[in-house]
Amino acid sequence: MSFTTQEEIKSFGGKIVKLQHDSKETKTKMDVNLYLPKQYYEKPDTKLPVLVFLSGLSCTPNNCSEKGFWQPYCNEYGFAMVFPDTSPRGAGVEGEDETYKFGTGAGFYVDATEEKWSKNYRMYSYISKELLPGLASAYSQLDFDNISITGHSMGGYGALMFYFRHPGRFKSVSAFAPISNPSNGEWGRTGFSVYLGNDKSKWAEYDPTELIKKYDGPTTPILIHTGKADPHYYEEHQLLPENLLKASEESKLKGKIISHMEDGYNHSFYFVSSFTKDHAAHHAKYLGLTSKL
Ligand SMILES: N[C@@H](CCC(=O)N[C@@H](CS)C(=O)NCC(=O)O)C(=O)O
Repeated sequence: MSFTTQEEIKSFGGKIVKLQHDSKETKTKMDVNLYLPKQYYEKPDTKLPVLVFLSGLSCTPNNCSEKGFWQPYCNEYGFAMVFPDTSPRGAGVEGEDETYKFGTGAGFYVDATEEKWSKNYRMYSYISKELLPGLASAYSQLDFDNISITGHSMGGYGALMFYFRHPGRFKSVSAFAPISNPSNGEWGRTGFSVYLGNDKSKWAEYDPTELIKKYDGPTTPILIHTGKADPHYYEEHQLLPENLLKASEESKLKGKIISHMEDGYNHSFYFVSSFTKDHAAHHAKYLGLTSKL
């Protein structure tokens, strides 16, 4: 797979690298951002671990690159970051630009089985089978065997879902305001029914609250933050972290979910970036890194 560099922007001593490539999974061009920390340039012989950040509804790779404030922590610990896009863009599927809830910016990290969407909306295979292996070949200085995953909202769901479906592939997972039980909230039900149809057994293959019950991998603690003043949490009940916690009690991960419910925080990147430091420290620990500051 070949990547074209669209832009390189120096930031906190490292660089945000904006890449584009042709995807065989989505059959469109895809954008992805990387953050290469200062160690990438200063120590070319050292392999660097990687943290993947999956974004939420309506986001491009730029939202978190600009507003997540990860760069200082990538430099503090010495890990690179990957910010994938949230869907194909310009696939030409009828209705894909109708709403922020499905289509462009809202791929839900699934491989669609509904015919209309199934040719392009293949974000599950795109991320796991195309993007990460492609970046691993293109950036030999990055260690894609020492990788962790996090995300926000739809991306928090995505991070948990990839982690539970691939036991051991990621060293750790964390999430900010994850859609923890998509089958039971309006955002998740809308996305899942559009892409997967109405067969709930297909939804269960992606729903973290279902997947955790069968999970049989490492028992690394999982860090979750949710804002109590997030209307998508307390008013719309889109996030349902309690359902995931309850399911975890009957699972191999009993007692392993560290869930912080934070007073006064909403759903935005003002909330996410307030806890970036904690999530960076969490992943650094399981990626075998310690603070260099
Ligand atoms: N009101 C939002 C709903 C979607 C939303 O809240 N998106 C969150 C993730 S679920 C987000 O990160 N938006 C982009 C941003 O804040 O930069 C919209 O219409 O875009």
